[in-house]
Amino acid sequence: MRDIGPGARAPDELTFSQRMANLRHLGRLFAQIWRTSRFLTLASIGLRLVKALQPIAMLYVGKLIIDEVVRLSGIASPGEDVWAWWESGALSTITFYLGIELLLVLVNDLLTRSVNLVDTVLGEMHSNTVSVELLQHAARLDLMHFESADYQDRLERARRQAASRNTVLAQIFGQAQDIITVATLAAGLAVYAPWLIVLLFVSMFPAVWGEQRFNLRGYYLNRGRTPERRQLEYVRWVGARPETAKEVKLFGLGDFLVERFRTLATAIFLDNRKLAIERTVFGGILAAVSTLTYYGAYAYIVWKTISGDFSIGDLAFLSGSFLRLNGLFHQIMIGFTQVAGQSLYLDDLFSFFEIKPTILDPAKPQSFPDPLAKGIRFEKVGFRYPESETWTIRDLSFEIKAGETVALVGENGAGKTTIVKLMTRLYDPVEGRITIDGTDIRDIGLADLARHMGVIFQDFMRFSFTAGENIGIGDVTAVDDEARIREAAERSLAAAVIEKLPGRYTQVLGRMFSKGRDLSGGEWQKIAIARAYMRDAQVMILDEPTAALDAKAEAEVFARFIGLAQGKTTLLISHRFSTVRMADRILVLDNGRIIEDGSHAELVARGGLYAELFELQAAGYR
Ligand SMILES: Nc1ncnc2c1ncn2[C@@H]1O[C@H](COP(=O)(O)OP(=O)(O)OP(=O)(O)O)[C@@H](O)[C@H]1O
Repeated sequence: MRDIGPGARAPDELTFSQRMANLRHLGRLFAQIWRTSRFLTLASIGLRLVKALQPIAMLYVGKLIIDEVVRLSGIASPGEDVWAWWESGALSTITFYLGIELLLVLVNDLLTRSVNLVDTVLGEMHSNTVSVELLQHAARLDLMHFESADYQDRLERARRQAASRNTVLAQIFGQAQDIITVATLAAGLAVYAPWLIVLLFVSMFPAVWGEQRFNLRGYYLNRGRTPERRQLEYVRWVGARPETAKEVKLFGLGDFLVERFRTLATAIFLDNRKLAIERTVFGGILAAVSTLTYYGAYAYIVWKTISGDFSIGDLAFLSGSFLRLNGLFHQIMIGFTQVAGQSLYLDDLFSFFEIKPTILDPAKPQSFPDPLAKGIRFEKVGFRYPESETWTIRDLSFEIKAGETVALVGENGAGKTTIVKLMTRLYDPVEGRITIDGTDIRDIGLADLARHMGVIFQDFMRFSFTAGENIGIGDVTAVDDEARIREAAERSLAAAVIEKLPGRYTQVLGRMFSKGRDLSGGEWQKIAIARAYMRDAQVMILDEPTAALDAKAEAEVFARFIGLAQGKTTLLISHRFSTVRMADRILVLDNGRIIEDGSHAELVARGGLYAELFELQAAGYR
């Protein structure tokens, strides 16, 4: 077997016990379906139970009919036409049998349709349940998980399974139904020729073995290709999004993207095609073995009928039973390997649920100090990203006093945003601690911490929701509170932007949906600032809050911000010195350490890195 990509184990490496262990997922799946709807689960099982008995009943009534026809063709004719036969009462038995058969056919049709209906409804409900549980679980995970490609792959695999695994249980129920049918047919067959059943069973093994091998290979092929599949999705996304269209067109990236898509898609296609061809060839050969067996047995039954041991009705019953058994045995064996194969996919789904968040609420959460008395301290904090070997920050100590506005400056990649992630517990420090009024932030409840911190990230989200919702979600409990939303919008100057929109606060923003209106970078930023104002947070953290604002808007937003920040503790990150200089105190970050600390005037006078950077920017304006 060829290399199927990183992270994929070859099928042979999976031990028998691991495969069996995967079957435990079936129990979890059943529990999930049971949670979805008890009534429909029971209905599906009950209907199938009744349906399982139908084949033997049909075959037996068929045998009775044939034997009766043979008997009737041997008696003296009571008259010329059908009425004479009817009058004589000779047809009463055959009519009765025909009536039963008709009833069986009608009931079977009704059962088939009902089972389909129940399974479809249950399957869809289950798919929704899984999707909801997946979303709920994803929401509990750490930022770390979302920033890791490996977890993204796992999420992607789980997502794919959530949409498609709902047929597994129907398949298992179908298996149970088939087994009951087989048992009844086999019992009938055993009366006539028990060794035929053994023969059938043995003839199935090659086909079952082949099927199970191909299922495993298919699974690993799929799994190993997850990164490529995600890349494929990404290229598809890049090629067809309004966000990307400008650069795709102007850089002439169309052919480049098409080529990349084609290369990825072809690699996946070639693997799949190879597997499909091998599966078809081997499957065909192995199935021919079972067919040969069937015809051998059929010839035997025919001979026994000719030699007078079996009646014509017996022949019909036995050949029918044998044919059904042959098909069903095959179906059950293949079904088992398929269910085992499906349980591999279930592993993708359930193993996602096993990923546990690491940023947790403390056992005994302390409340966020309200009002803040002393401030926030970083004490010898060291941090490196999970998949990184180098420390992003190390031995970092500084303080933001309560009520103070502190600006953090530093070159790209100095670690400014990382500090924000640590303050808000999106990550925990590897060394040292961060305290709020002396309490380690890990001892404060997560929701409480979040409630007291208003954060606007550099890459804040532009939600394709309404303008009102874009602001309101700053405090989801107040997403419908128009007065508060308007007030926050006034404060951030977003109100003037919204007034110009046709739908005002109910205007859908972004280009994702029809009638959506896109905003300029600066306008979006005002909306994001309003979102932060929705929280009556004690600590405001603004990562590049004015980067996209024009000079006039920046001055205006800032004047308001300083006014509103009275009594609040603020951390401000900016590359614009016109913004930075308004802060009470400025911290200069270099290589993960604070190298200068003081007011604008002090730092300029000191003539260090700050003075140098300030001079560089100021020179640009002269
Ligand atoms: N999720 C991550 N995993 C690994 N490394 C990361 C991750 N996020 C950031 N880094 C790295 O950490 C360092 C600090 O990044 P950070 O975003 O904190 O810088 P910054 O000072 O905010 O930069 P900028 O001024 O460009 O916004 C960078 O070298 C960056 O490559």
